[in-house]
Amino acid sequence: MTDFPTQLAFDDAIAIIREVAAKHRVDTETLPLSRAHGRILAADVVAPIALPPFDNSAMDGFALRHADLGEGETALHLVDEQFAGRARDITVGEGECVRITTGAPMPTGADTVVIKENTREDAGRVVILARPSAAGANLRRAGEDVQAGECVLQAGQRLTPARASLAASLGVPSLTVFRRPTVAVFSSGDELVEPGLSLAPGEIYDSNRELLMGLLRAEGLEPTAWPRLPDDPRQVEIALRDAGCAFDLIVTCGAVSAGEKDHIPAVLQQFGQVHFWKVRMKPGMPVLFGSLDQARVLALPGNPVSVFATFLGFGRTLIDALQGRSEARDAERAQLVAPIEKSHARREFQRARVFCDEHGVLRADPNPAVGSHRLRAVGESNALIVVPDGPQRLAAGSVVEILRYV
Ligand SMILES: Nc1nc2c(c(=O)[nH]1)N[C@H]1C(S)=C(S)[C@@H](COP(=O)(O)OP(=O)(O)OC[C@H]3O[C@@H](n4cnc5c(N)ncnc54)[C@H](O)[C@@H]3O)O[C@H]1N2
Ligand code: MOO
Repeated sequence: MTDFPTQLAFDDAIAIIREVAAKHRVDTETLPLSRAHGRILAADVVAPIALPPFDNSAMDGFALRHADLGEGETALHLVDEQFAGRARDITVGEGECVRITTGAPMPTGADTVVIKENTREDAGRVVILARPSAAGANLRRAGEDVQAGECVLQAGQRLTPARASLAASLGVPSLTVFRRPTVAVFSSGDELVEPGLSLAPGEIYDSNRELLMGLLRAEGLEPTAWPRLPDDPRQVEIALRDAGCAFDLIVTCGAVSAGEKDHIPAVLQQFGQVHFWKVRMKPGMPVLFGSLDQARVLALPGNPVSVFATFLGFGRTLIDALQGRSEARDAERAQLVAPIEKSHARREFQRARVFCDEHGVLRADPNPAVGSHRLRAVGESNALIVVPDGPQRLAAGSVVEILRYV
């Protein structure tokens, strides 16, 4: 008997991850805007000013009163100039115009800008060659984008460059965001050798470490790679417990299945907590989620493609939930180029190359490689197709969920 869920459905595992992570959300900090990129907002941002802050010109030209323009050409007196910068105290009266540049505040009295190309200058007068159809042409109104007091960014959203620039345009100098979870990465197994060293018979190079470090960095984290774990229960225990008191998240790979050398589940059961172990998915079935001291632990199976599927499937959700990201990532779907069939009940993750065809349709071409050790097919692909739970017969053209990776 176990006191944790096992052989559970993928969606149930996701629900547990969200629930546990919500109780262990990282704390918040206030950072200058320039250092907050990619972070998750911990507080709403309310506009302290309107955008644009004042009526201004959208083009280089002349500010004037639309009512002064006739059907054909109209000559106006050029009385002043207003460039982008501090607003001058200028009024445009009847029959007058003011030289203006893009972004410059509109002078009082003017309601229209005529672009420079539609004018001719002639000894202190400006001849307007074509009348804009209505007043308000080439004008950007105060507050047409954002009204002061409006909530423009919400807690739980990720600060993208576009959102950071919106905050900057409102004059917001710093933001309250969630701290980045700290992450320790372990690969495990006596067979693993650092690339660059020579292999003895039976040994292989450690590829999962690079995979995990890259995937975590792509999430904006700064993972710490710990020395590889040998297949020794005491050493596994010491290293994991050490990391457990210093990191928010531990990601391991290998030593989580049923073998004699798979010590990670025992360490978590004895010294921490197992939230679930073994999920009805393929690959990645032996995946374990637990807690150890102050850290959440995502123990991924050792097969490289299983690392991939479990990280994309669970790792991203866990990282999002730990740092308070409530805005869902965009779900992506594509049409299958070739049919997919499976008879087993587990959710399956298949490597695929996703591309946009000449009709603008996103399509997923499944990679025929079978086996969760075949990393080359991951490199040839750019997404995992999510084949739903239960036996499936998906014809070419069926729409499937995809998880894209960089
Ligand atoms: N009797 C059973 N055997 C296995 C089961 C099972 O349920 N019962 N599950 C299979 C599945 S599915 C997987 S996935 C693997 C997962 O096993 P572990 O997580 O314990 O991983 P290891 O045994 O340590 O390694 C599996 C495989 O991956 C290679 N590996 C491990 N780490 C790395 C690394 N850092 N870089 C490259 N390759 C790595 C390792 O050499 C093994 O070949 O268990 C099945 N067996
Ligand atoms: O499910 Mo394991 O993850 O096939 O290799």
